[in-house]
Amino acid sequence: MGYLSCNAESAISAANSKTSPSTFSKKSHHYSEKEKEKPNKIQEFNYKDLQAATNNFSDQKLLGRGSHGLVYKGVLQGRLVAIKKSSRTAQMSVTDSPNEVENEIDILSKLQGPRLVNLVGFSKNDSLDRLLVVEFMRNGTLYDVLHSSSRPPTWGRRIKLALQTAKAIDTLHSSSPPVIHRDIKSANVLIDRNFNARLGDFGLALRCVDDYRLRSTPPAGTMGYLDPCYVTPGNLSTKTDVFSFGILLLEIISGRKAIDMGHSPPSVVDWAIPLIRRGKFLAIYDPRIEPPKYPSVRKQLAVVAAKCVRSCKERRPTMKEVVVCLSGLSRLVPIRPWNGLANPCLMVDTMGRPVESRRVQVNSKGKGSDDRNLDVGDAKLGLPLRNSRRVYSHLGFRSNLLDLMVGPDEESEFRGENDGVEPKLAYSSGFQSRSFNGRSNRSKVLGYSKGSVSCIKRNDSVGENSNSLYRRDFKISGSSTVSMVADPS
Ligand SMILES: Nc1ncnc2c1ncn2[C@@H]1O[C@H](COP(=O)(O)OP(=O)(O)OP(=O)(O)O)[C@@H](O)[C@H]1O
Repeated sequence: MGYLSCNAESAISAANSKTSPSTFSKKSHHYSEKEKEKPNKIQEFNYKDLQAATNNFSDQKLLGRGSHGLVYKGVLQGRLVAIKKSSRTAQMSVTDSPNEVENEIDILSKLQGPRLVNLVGFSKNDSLDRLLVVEFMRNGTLYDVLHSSSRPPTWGRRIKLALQTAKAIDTLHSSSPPVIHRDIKSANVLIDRNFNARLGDFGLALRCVDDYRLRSTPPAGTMGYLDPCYVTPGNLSTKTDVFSFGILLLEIISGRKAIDMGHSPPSVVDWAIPLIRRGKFLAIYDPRIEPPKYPSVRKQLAVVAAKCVRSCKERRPTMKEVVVCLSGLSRLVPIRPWNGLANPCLMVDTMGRPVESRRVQVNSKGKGSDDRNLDVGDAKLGLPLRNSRRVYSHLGFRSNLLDLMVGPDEESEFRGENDGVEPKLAYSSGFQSRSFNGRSNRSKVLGYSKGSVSCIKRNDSVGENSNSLYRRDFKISGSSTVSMVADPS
């Protein structure tokens, strides 16, 4: 058929097809037009500044390698960024279609969203390199979280990541004109510092506006995720992304890769769908962790994935419908606190010395609405944790104090001073959390910084299901600077 040439490891782009007449300089014109409309300005960087930010694109700064270029970590104007660099081959002339990086710049310059890896800027120079600067995602990819992490994420976390990814795709499909990503896969879902999913890699994305380009761009995507209906350019639709999302959801449910030659059948969809059809929902759930508690959750999650990968694309749900379904499931399966955070924010050894630490700045002194209020910087710890009791006493903390995370082997006895309730062990695995007060679960000491203990208090209205303190409404009492203590896994 000539169009489908996929490689199991990476996406195949349509870079060599004679598709778009636009050149880089033409697109630059769009940026300046767009910049006038947008509050979030896309910057054009000097190539030399990007060279300096990455130590001249040194291997030490290399974050990863995609099929069409390298990704580096850098600091630009005090901000951590990821810099994507692709090299045009000398044979390509300026009339060739844009490569993936150019396409990504083109798409992202007109699209921004909280669930996307947003464009910060770009650089073009006279040489063959094209550079894209995007937000830095410090916690790797969903692929890593599912397949390389020593501690697989909980169901609450998985459903939330699936929901956030679905929202990201819905953002694209709902934009005007709609954008089709064409390469939805776990390796393209990046995890930000607050462990939220963000959709990235728009190298293959197409805007449904340019009929000529849409009609003439050959199918592309990643083997294992690619919609079997998408065999000619004319078959492309938003339902192409829905199919790939269905594969990603099966991957999240089962912990199996989209294609795994170690299994029979190797394709996750060929294995899972017959089981779902026979109502054997439990069989597809990741054996590394307990399945979701409620049978209705197990069934609904499996069924929504099965609907997304229906062979008849008209019968697949829209991403909006998927978002509604996953939102409902997400409310039923809350996230447990501390679980799944890839980066420990504060660890202390048995002597109370910080092992690795970051300080979390909470910008709001009153009510914080979500994790965007948190800004992670380097910690300068003032006191070893074993002295916290003194600090605690000094601040005269109160009855609704719940947990204090203490390092492994920390023997200090922290008790609620007001009621003498025995501390309860809330979390294990190296870190222990001790309860001060069994009756009131509304606030948590997250740590200390420069000699002060800070306390984040749950908003009373949030209720029982709000386990994730820094993702939900909270009130802050005490200092507005806190050290966040997280599970070390
Ligand atoms: N914004 C980012 N922040 C942090 N790391 C990133 C970022 N973007 C990409 N990376 C890292 O670089 C790697 C390569 O990314 P890239 O998007 O170029 O390719 P890919 O999606 O992994 O592969 P392909 O291009 O073949 O689909 C990613 O796997 C990830 O580890």
